[in-house]
Amino acid sequence: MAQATIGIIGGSGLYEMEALGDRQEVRIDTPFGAPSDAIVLGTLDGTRVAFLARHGRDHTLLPSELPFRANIYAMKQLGVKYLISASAVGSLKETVKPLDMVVVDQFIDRTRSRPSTFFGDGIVAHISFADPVCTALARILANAVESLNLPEVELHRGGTYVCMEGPAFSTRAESHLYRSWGASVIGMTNLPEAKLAREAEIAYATLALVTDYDCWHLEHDSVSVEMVIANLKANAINAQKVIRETVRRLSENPPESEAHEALKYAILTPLDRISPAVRERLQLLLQKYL
Ligand SMILES: CSC[C@H]1O[C@H](OP(=O)(O)O)[C@H](O)[C@@H]1O
Ligand SMILES: Nc1ncnc2[nH]cnc12
Repeated sequence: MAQATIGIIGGSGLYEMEALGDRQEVRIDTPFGAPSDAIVLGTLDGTRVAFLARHGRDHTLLPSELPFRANIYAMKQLGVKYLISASAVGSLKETVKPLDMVVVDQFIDRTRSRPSTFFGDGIVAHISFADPVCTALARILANAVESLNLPEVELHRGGTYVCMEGPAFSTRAESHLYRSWGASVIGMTNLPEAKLAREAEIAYATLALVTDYDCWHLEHDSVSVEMVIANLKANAINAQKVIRETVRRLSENPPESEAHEALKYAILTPLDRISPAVRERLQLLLQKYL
């Protein structure tokens, strides 16, 4: 199978990477089903990357319908070690304005019933998730943003992303509650992805692209798709520049990441007690430890 060390998951508004050369589309099957869409393998300034449109290229999948496990497993099958997520978010802070970028470092889970582990069915593992984002990758991402000096874009290093279920946006009371928790931004997708990436020992970081002030701000209209779309285009152009620069920096100096050893002490079930079916399903994740 074709390989790429760097993966990119594009969210709302980022359905492709225009600068990708030598493109090859691969439809991958995984033990967890098919990913959101074909994965596009291509070259960004000489580096092979794998790009996936999170909601499908025609935006046909709700956040709750996303095949998170298949998406991450497919990236693992392609050999991805660093995964950059680009995501549209609402702002929960006055200082975080539409078009700003937040390289988040924490998540709060407000999702319900989304499959967010590869384990179970006779194998128990508990990964450490206190620091859910790879610090080294996040630093490279933030440095890339800073180096580009994008007009009208302020960078926020760190911040908490509330991951809600959706698809409806929050009520005003919920929005105020999340603000009282000190969170910076809100979206519907990144937390299950970050957890599964950690279980798959893939370094993960999020570039959160602000589209709106959710519904708490007295001087701004409450979020609507119309409002989000108005900022998605500018965000998508900026995100592609940032990703390109991040990939350049990553390929020059791939960092060590604790994520790459996340399963070392996480598996509680004696390996010889794991059923052949589970071994086969999780072969890619377990092979280092078997
Ligand atoms: C289009 S507004 C709501 C939608 O946008 C974000 O998607 P993504 O994280 O994939 O960029 C948000 O999480 C919602 O899914
Ligand atoms: N206000 C918001 N709430 C949830 N997800 C979003 N994505 C973009 N803006 C959002």
